[in-house]
Amino acid sequence: MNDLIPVVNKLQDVFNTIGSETVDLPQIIVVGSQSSGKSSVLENLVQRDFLPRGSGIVTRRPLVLQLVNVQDSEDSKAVEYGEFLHMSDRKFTDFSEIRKEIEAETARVAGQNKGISRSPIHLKIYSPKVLNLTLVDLPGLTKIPIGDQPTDIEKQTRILVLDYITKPNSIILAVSPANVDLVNSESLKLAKQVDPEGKRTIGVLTKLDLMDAGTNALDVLTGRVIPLKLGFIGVVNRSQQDIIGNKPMSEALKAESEFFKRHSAYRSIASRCGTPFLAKILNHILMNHIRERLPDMKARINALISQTTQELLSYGDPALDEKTNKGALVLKLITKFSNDFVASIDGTALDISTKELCGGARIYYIFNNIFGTALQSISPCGNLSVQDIRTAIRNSTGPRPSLFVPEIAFDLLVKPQVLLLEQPSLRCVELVHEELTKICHSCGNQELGRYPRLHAKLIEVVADLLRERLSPTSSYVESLISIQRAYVNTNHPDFIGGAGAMSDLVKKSEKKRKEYEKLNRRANLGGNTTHISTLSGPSISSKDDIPDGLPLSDKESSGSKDIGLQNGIGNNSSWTQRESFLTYFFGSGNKSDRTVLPDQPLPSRNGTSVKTGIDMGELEKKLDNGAIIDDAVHLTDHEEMEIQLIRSLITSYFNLVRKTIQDLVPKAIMHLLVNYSRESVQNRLVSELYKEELFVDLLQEDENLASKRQNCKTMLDVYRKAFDIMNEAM
Ligand SMILES: Nc1nc2c(ncn2[C@@H]2O[C@H](COP(=O)(O)OP(=O)(O)OP(=O)(O)O)[C@@H](O)[C@H]2O)c(=O)[nH]1
Repeated sequence: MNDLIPVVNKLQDVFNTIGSETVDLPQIIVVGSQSSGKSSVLENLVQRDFLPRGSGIVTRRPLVLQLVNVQDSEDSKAVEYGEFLHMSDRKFTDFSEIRKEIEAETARVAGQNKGISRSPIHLKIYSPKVLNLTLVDLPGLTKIPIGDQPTDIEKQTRILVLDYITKPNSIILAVSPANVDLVNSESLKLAKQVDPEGKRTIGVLTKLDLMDAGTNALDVLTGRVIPLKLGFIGVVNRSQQDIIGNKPMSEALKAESEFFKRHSAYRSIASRCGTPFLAKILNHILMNHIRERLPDMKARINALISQTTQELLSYGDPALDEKTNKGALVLKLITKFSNDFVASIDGTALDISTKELCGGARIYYIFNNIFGTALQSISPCGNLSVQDIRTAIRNSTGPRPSLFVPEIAFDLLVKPQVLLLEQPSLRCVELVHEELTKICHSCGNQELGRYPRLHAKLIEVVADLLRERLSPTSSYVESLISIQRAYVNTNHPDFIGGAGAMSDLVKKSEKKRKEYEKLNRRANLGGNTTHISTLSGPSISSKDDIPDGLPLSDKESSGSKDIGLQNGIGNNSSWTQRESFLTYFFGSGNKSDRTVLPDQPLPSRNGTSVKTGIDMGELEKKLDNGAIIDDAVHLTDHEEMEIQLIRSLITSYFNLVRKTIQDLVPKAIMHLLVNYSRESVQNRLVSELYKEELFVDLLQEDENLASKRQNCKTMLDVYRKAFDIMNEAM
């Protein structure tokens, strides 16, 4: 039978080069509670003292121990020596040096008398006295932290041990001292957790010589207490006294053999007890185990080879890039990037997210929802107080209070209101610009991962292009607002006009008057003596009857059409004055009578300009100081009516301008920013980046990726070697 243990050792060596545990190799894991005798068992197997000793936890890092059998040749005796993976150039022929090195290496990684470390120490021992075996010695299971050990040392050890013994390819060597009740054996408890059927656990009973006189472990050793398929083996190691007295290994072995032969209970099973039998059985078990697992391992390595090959392919082949035309590659990547950009805007990109709006859809969302809502949230006269309007009226009429609402006041007040549309419009441009920038960041991610420089350049060029378009688009949008403010078109078919506003006002006050009358009548009928006329609404039979309590809302006039003066209120003889006022204000069809007004700010008394409707805080401050008007609180009916009218007119006019802006701004942005960049992106990228002198720099590979590729190559190499080793063995 071919010895398969060297095969696993070779595999272990191969995998050690990458420090990877990707393949679960068959190995024997030594588990036991502290001072159960694990180290003694291992030393007996090696027939050498080489493990650190002391109180507390001595084994604080896993020790992967490969025992390699070397035979004496005809003319020379085989040399016994040890070799560490971490210093493979040194052969340790002095085994006490091996112990020192284990101690130093443990302290180096796990600290002095501190906790434990998961990182294993690899030691190979070549000797004619050993059978081929691979064993892993683990920290002893402990309950109580000692010294400055971490408080969770028990948990840490348990996790580490479980990690090793859970792997289905590991064989558990559960060491238990015979002088402690087996029910309390920590190693057997843990082994049962991961191997409940006891298929891959072998029990080792130490300290049989220390059992109470008259008791023995025959029942355990013959499998009558705990049924483990691989059985229990009893050993007698050197006692502490033997160790102190430097009892040679050979003597200890002899003494062990004598013990079993002479012991009345064990005599019958003496050939199946002791360290040499343990070594033989372990070698046998391990070899069978390897033979059993090899086909699976081969399949696993095969799968790893294909996976890694696939991964390697995904990193591309730099040698291939050398051969292909660099220019063609740059052009291909540019085209892919710009196609991605266009596809994202058009909403035809393949990897469209279903979780959030992106690209084009997001631009439409900005137009329809964000911009739309921002515009709608502006109240046409929300920032205009009664005082503002009255001040505007008074300043426009000159020193003598006029009977009529002057057109100049409406004009002065409405223009700053239109300016309120500018800020959300410009913000809309910015938002779309941001969105386009985001789009360009997400383009070509897959292909360009390899070429970070080219990727960054592509983004930079598109970002420049977008930035260039930002200013003309914003200017255009600004001018759209300026255009609206340049001329207040009171002739616009959608504008309510003076007559319309007046008619609305009349209708509303008429309605209110009727309600008051009704209430009054009811009150009188019900014998209520309260005179409701104190609350009474107005009649509009004379100028003084303009409603007192009329709400000064700005929402009332929108949507109404200009109703001719005659149709609405012309029959009322008392309307002569109002008729003349309306004729004055909005003309009787002869527009040439109307004053043409410059877009001037409202002059204040101290000579500084006050922008109506915008810097209301300032205006109000002046008001408070009595700088503009002193009778701020009392409004005449006439003034109140004028204010109401002006509000209606502003609201109607503002609404129609807002509608226009809401329509024109998105169109302008699409034309000047989105479509422009969409159409020019490819050309711009080619003209900026398709330059022969740039190719080498642009196609510089990502360093990270280069190292990933290198890693991948190493792994693939290891897997192939492992595969070859297994092929030879099978
Ligand atoms: N008499 C006798 N003493 C033993 C036997 N096995 C181990 N000992 C003693 O028990 C003590 C602990 O043994 P170790 O081999 O160091 O135990 P360990 O499980 O490796 O201990 P840690 O590494 O600290 O967890 C030592 O003093 C050994 O000499 C045995 O079979 N008989």
